[in-house]
Amino acid sequence: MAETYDFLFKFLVIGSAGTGKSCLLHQFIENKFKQDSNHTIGVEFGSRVVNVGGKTVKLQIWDTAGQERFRSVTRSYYRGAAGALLVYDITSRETYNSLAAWLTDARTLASPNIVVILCGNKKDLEPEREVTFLEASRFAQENELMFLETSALTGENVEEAFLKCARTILNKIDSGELDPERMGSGIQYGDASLRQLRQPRSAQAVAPQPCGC
Ligand SMILES: Nc1nc2c(ncn2[C@@H]2O[C@H](COP(=O)(O)OP(=O)(O)OP(=O)(O)O)[C@@H](O)[C@H]2O)c(=O)[nH]1
Repeated sequence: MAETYDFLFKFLVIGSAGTGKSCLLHQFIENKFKQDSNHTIGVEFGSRVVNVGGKTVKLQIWDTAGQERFRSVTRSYYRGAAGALLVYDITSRETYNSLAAWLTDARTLASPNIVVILCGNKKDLEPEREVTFLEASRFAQENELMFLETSALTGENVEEAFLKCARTILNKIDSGELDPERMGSGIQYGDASLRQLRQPRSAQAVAPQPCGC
């Protein structure tokens, strides 16, 4: 059966190598932990249709390699993304320290309006934690990001991260802050909304008149 949806959003998953980006995507799409995850070569792709705030949204998700040697390839996929999961590993301060550079890339190469959610992944490894919840919350606040700690292993907050990002984009469309028709918005109308838009205005606005006979 053909998929119908109201909107399609282009999403990125970015952040340093080994933070769990591929595992987060896999958990979101397959609902299970990806065993033996290898470094991503370039870019991988996944998609899922979700229901958010009464709308059906297809998330088209690009999982980018975190390794420096792929940077020129991955950067070419940033253009026109509507949302991003910016991932660090709570057990690695090094990955946290690189966040500002990843964020600059997202805002300059994708769009200054890109909706970003910061994900502190590997929440299940509490004894090995190197980055506190509080300091990451402050970073998020200072940089106007949403923030969640996640675990691709247990699945905790994984769905929430993607849905929160999608919900914020929908709210910005509703408020007029984001225009899906702007080139490079990372948002497309799906068949469901196109069908509504294509209906003659009279058919949309005027309720059928009861028959007088
Ligand atoms: N304990 C724990 N391990 C995780 C979690 N997420 C990922 N891992 C492990 O971390 C390692 C790296 O995960 P990947 O998903 O391949 O990391 P990545 O960010 O996609 O790495 P690149 O593709 O190189 O950028 C793997 O050994 C995973 O098993 C998590 O939430 N908890």
